[in-house]
Amino acid sequence: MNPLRNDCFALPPGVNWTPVEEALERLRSRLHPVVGMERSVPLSQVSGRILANDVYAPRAHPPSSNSAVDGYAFAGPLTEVPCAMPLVDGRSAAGEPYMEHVPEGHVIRILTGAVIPAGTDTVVLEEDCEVIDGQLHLHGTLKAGANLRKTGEDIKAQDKILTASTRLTPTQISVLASVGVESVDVYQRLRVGVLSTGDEVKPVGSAVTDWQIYDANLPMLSALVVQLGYELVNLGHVLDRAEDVKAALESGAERCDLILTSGGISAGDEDHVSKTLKAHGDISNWRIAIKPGRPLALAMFQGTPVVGLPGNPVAAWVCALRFGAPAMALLAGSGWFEPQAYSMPANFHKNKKPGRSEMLRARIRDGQVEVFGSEGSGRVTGLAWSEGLVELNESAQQIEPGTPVRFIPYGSFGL
Ligand SMILES: Nc1nc2c(c(=O)[nH]1)N[C@H]1C(S)=C(S)[C@@H](COP(=O)(O)OP(=O)(O)OC[C@H]3O[C@@H](n4cnc5c(N)ncnc54)[C@H](O)[C@@H]3O)O[C@H]1N2
Ligand code: MOO
Repeated sequence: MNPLRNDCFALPPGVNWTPVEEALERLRSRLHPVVGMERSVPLSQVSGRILANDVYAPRAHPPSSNSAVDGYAFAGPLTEVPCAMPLVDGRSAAGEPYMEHVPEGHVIRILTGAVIPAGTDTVVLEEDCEVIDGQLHLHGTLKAGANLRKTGEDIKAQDKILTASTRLTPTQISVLASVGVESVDVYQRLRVGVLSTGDEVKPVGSAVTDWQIYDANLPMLSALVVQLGYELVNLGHVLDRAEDVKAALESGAERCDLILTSGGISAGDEDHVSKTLKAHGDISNWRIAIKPGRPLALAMFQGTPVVGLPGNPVAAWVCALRFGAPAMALLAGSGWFEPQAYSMPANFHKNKKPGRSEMLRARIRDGQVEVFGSEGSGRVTGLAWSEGLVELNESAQQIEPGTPVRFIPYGSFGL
């Protein structure tokens, strides 16, 4: 794999505010997959992994024509009713096919999933007929091929069933298994480091005083990384000391393909993440025209990209999803994505400043988008309450109930 360029996030001179779309486009165009391949990984271990190659079906699905119902098979169509047909001795059950030819004008007992015997091509549902003295009595007409699942109607042998870069879901694993694929080549898991910073921040479980807060971001970002299917590298928490931040980033750069940091990236006296990245890496402190998350740092540190997230938990979450998730997907081999948004009517009022995007914590109720009561960037309850984000673009200003807004469910980010 090619290494990433050190100046890959640099902004052109003189550029200050970066619109969201431009920031996303810059990320998309400067990053590329950095992971190697793991060959022949068994299906039991591929959930959430990313396919490295296209997969072709070694056999058809279904492999032979079979019945979709419990009933009786005969040669269709059936156009003249009522009628009666003699029942042959024997039956076709799933896993126990009837190997002989069914004579013309005869019917045979067949069960769901059983191979359709030679001489038949149509199945009548058992509820729609009755057997009296060895004769099957039918009252309704049937088209030829009724209640039949034809060979290869779902997948033909050699069909391409999945494409490279697909992140494997349980349902896709079922498709692989259905045609007998035992193992696939996947990309190695992207190793994502998570580092939390701040003198006031204490890991959950430690003793705290009133001027200290528990670390909400490290557990949140760690859970995000795991849920997105990446390998979590816990870089822990460091104080706002340049040498500690540097040591943690060095350790991360050795072990990770990307590092997410929390806090210390705006321009304050104690913003040691941005200072360290400036002193030892190649940073572009992007002032993105977005609320929350205005300060977002993108940097290369010893060859490893660093996404410096703001400390406020809401801003950290929004930026991790809007910028981090597509960037990680690209590095991991599943490709850049633009999250699927749905246009839905708002059920809220909002006056918004033009010139910046805003992301509001949101959810859908009764076909309308509601937003959390407070936009405070430290309000973690709004994160737990929300099921997605509303993205208001730069030009949006006045939102009234009924105004269509872009709702992005968390599922659209891969969660
Ligand atoms: N003069 C300016 N001040 C600030 C600006 C600005 O543009 N000019 N931007 C504000 C915005 S917007 C944000 S967001 C923050 C981002 O600052 P930092 O990334 O440097 O974050 P910190 O100052 O370290 O922390 C901000 C806030 O979040 C709390 N925090 C930090 N880490 C955690 C954690 N792991 N768990 C929970 N809460 C955390 C921290 O205590 C602060 O309250 O800067 C504004 N200021
Ligand atoms: O990113 Mo800050 O949280 O906009 O308030």
